[in-house]
Amino acid sequence: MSEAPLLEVANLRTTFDTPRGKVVSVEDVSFSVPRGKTLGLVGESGSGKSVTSLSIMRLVGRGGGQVEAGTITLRGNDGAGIDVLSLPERQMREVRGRDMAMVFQEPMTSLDPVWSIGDQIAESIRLHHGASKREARAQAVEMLRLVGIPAPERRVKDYPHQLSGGMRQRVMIAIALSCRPGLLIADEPTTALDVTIQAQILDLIRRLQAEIGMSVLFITHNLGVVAEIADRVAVMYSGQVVEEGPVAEIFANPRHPYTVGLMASIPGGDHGLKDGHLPTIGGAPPNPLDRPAGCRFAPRCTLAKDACRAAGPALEEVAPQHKVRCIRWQEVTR
Ligand SMILES: Nc1ncnc2c1ncn2[C@@H]1O[C@H](COP(=O)(O)OP(=O)(O)OP(=O)(O)O)[C@@H](O)[C@H]1O
Repeated sequence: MSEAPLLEVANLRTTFDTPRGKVVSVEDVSFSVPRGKTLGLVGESGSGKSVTSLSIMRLVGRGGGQVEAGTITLRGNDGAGIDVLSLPERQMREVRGRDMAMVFQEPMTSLDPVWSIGDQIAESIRLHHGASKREARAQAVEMLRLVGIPAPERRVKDYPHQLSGGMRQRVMIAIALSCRPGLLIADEPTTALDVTIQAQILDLIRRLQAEIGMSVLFITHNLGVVAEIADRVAVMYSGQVVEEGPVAEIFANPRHPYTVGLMASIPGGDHGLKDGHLPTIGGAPPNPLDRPAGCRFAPRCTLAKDACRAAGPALEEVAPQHKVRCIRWQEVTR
């Protein structure tokens, strides 16, 4: 029996009004995250990964953006479907933290420098559970223990600047998980960390996922990380999902030329992409204010022909649960 996914995003369109015109950052984006599983959202810098995750959290408005179309359905902790985009803001504030929570790339900018880390975790617990100060403090120590911070009874009094980058990211994860959300959105949570610490944070997320049973939306430049951590993958290019499916299937049978290019960039380097850009395919993604009429990848694609430039391809199912936005997918091989 197939269970409803924990998160379902369908035909999402998010735009920003800028002095130079309307930027369509995310267009017709669809994917789902199964319960207890991880979806890796991967793509070059500017492909729309962060805007997608901020749309799910209903936080794009703060940056001047708006979700113009689509649906986002989240299964709450009680199993009921939450229509995220139509929720009043007051209820949305409860959903954030309780049902879904986000960890950002740079923990230092998200942590408050003048509060101890214990107070910051406790505050999040109190906000959502109405726990007493004492209970919240005790739970904060437990959360620090859970995310592998040594001597948590002592560290709970530390301020963010007293911790290393890796430890701060653990604190961010502790805050995000303090209310046991069903969905954790992790936006490049390891990019700013050195390789050893990156591996530890990935291990931590995996372990917590197994313990808590949460679903994870993991955003990264790095397809190598996706291979390690994700069950499903959605590849984004220029604001669209160009390929989506189970990780094993997509690694064995990539059907979009861009995915093949991403894969070619994995070996050797620890990041795959240099500065978030793809070294193995010439050129750069189109300017979002001036995209090509047909397939957005056509200008960089060795397989492109006239039909590719004439009309933008639809996302089509090419194998069970495997979707591709390319009219020449049958000719694509690794
Ligand atoms: N506040 C904003 N105003 C205008 N345009 C924006 C804004 N935020 C994002 N965009 C545009 O939306 C597009 C997608 O950006 P987004 O940050 O989602 O990419 P990304 O894939 O997450 O990149 P990175 O990996 O560098 O974080 C980009 O073209 C970006 O310029």
